[in-house]
Amino acid sequence: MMLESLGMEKHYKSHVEGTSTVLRLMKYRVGPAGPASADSVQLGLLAHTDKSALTILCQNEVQGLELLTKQGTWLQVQLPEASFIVFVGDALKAWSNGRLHAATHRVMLKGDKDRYSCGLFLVPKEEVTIEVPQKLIDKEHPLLYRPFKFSDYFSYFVSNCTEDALEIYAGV
Ligand SMILES: O=C(O)CCC(=O)C(=O)O
Ligand SMILES: [Fe+2]
Repeated sequence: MMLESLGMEKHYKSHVEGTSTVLRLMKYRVGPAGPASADSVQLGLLAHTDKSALTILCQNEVQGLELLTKQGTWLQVQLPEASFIVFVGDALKAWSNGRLHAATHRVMLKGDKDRYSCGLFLVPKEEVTIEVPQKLIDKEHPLLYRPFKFSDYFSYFVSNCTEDALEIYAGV
């Protein structure tokens, strides 16, 4: 309903046609000596936002995903078995003029079991330009991101690896 009133249906085709899907399986291995102690915690994956448009993630029974709240504290996510978690990535955050939040997340490992996760990353194709639709810009929501080619942004991120890459690269 909301999407219709914003005229979003006309963007459906370009989003679908302009997106590639990447499936990635990940294994987080506890070191051969096992955890230093029963409650020691080890970094599995550095804090980041996904660069994709959307990510759909699932995992085995080993928890470890953490989300950075807007207050700056880390929240441990307990994913029920056979569930999925969806992340908005930088590309969709920019396209939505910041209305959708790309949550910073990381993986912390505890215990002695390997953790497996599987992510489906919906990534804008190389040539796609991310541009905020006029309908998402108004007085209360001034333009936050200039139009940019996704592949250029991705290259910028790879060479600079900074946390606030999107704001620095495309913020107005
Ligand atoms: O393994 C996980 O649960 C998270 C993986 C992740 O955040 C990523 O690959 O971008
Ligand atoms: Fe991620």
